[in-house]
Amino acid sequence: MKIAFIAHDRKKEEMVNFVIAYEHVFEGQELFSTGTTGSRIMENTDLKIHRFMSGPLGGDQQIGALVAQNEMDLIVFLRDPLMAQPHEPDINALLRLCDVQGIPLATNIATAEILVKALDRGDFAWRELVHKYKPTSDEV
Ligand SMILES: O=C(CO)COP(=O)(O)O
Repeated sequence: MKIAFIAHDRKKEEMVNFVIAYEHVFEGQELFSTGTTGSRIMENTDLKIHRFMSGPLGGDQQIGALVAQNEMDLIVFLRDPLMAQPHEPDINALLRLCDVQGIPLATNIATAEILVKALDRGDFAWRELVHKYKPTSDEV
């Protein structure tokens, strides 16, 4: 599964603790993140993560490009609902594309816990069918 981690600054510690707690589930998956979030996770775990740009520099949009192609299987995006972000339009665009494609998205730790447990149980097998029967770009 392709999984992306994104956390705003005041949520980064929560994200790191979450990934540490479920490192055994994330091992062997294809992991992606925005720049600083990925650095923080890799400093604290043995996971290898493909890091995109930092969020304010376009990282959300880079992940959004994979979402638009229905490539991403799960996104954990711990947003800070109490702090305005300079790149709010990029964030909204990413969230919107998740809804366009119907991609599982957790924006708080409670949902993230439920989704990672579902992933561990094998509840994400339907995503393999999505990849198998994905229409080519000229069929869309
Ligand atoms: O701003 C972000 C998401 O909108 C996160 O970016 P960083 O992981 O680079 O801090």
